[in-house]
Amino acid sequence: MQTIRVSYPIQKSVQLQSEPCVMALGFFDGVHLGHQEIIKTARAEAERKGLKLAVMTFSPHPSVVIKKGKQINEYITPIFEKEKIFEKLRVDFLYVVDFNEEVARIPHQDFVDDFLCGLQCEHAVAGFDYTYGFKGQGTMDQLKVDAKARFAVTVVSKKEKNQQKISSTLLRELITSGRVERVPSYLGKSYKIEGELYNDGNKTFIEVVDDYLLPCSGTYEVSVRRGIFHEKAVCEVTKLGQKRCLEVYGLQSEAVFTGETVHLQWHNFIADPQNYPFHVQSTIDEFEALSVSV
Ligand SMILES: Cc1cc2nc3c(=O)[nH]c(=O)nc-3n(C[C@H](O)[C@H](O)[C@H](O)COP(=O)(O)O)c2cc1C
Ligand SMILES: Nc1ncnc2c1ncn2[C@@H]1O[C@H](COP(=O)(O)OP(=O)(O)OP(=O)(O)O)[C@@H](O)[C@H]1O
Repeated sequence: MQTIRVSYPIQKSVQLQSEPCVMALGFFDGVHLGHQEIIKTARAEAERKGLKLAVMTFSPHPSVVIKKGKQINEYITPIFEKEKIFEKLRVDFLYVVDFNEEVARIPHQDFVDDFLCGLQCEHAVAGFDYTYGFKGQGTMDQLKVDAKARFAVTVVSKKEKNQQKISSTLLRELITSGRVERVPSYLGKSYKIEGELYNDGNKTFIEVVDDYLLPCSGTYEVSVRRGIFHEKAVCEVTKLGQKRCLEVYGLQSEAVFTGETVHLQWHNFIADPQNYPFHVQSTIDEFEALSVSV
C-alpha cells in the first residue's frame, strides 16, 4: 500500500502517481464494522472492475478546522495505526488529505472534480451519511449529480448494532467512559493500542503517541503482547492535566524493558481511581439509551 499525502491544490506529482481506482470515502477513525463494510464493498467493486482500491481520508479530523461542535484531536486509530489496518484490508492507495481552512471552503463540485476525478476515481463508495465540501453540502445524492457520469457511486446503507448506528462517536464515548468491554461488538475486536514498554526499576509503564484516545482514569484488565509473548495484566490509567500515564502490573518477565514495542488490549474496567468498581456503568447505559438512532 502507498500512503500519499495530498495538499490543496493537488500536487502534480500526486496526480501522476494516481491510478484508476475505486475510492472509499470517509475519516474512518477506528475502522469499525461500519467502515469495514465500506472497504469490503469498495474492494469487491475494485476486483470486479480490475481497478486499484483507494481510500481517501483526512488529517487532522475536520472538526479541528471547522470548530463546530466537539473537536476531535485524539483518535481510536492515529494515522500510523490506520495505515496498518488499511494495508491488511488490501488497500492499494491511502490518500491522506491535509485538511485545513482552505480545504474546508472547497465547494462540493470542486472537491469532486479535483480530488475524485483528479485522482482517477472511477467508482466512489461511501456510507449513507457521508458529506463533503463547504458546509458539508455534498451528500450521497449530490455525489451522483456532481459525478456527471464520470464515475459510478455506491451508497452503503447504515450498519447497526443494538438498534444504533455503529459509529466512531459511539466508540469514543465507550472508550473514554471506561466501557471497553462493549467495544468489540462495534469494532469487531477489543480496543488495542501500540506503545513502548519501559521499566524504571520500580514501575513498568507504556508510552503512547499523544493523539491516542485513552480510556478514563481507572484500573483495567488488559492483555499485553510483546513479540511472541501474550500475557494478561492490569493497567492503571492516570491523567493529570495533559500528562497521561499507563502503568502495567503483573507482567511475568523480570526483564528491564527499554522501549520495546507492545500492543495493549483493553478488556474490562476494574475500578476507578478511588477503587470504586463499575462507577461508569450507569452513565454509559444512559448514553446508549439516549443515542438510539432515529
Ligand atoms: C472538502 C471538504 C470540505 C468540507 N467543508 C465543511 C464545512 O465547511 N463545514 C462542515 O460542517 N463540514 C465540512 N466538511 C466535513 C464533512 O462534511 C464531514 O462533516 C467530515 O468529513 C467529518 O465527518 P464525521 O463527523 O462524520 O466524521 C467538509 C468535508 C470536505 C471533504
Ligand atoms: N454504521 C455505518 N454504516 C454504514 N456506513 C457507515 C457507518 N459508519 C460510518 N459509515 C461510513 O463510513 C465512512 C467513514 O465515516 P466516518 O469517518 O464519518 O465514520 P463515523 O463512524 O460516522 O464517524 P463519526 O461518528 O465521527 O461521525 C463514511 O462513508 C460513512 O458514511
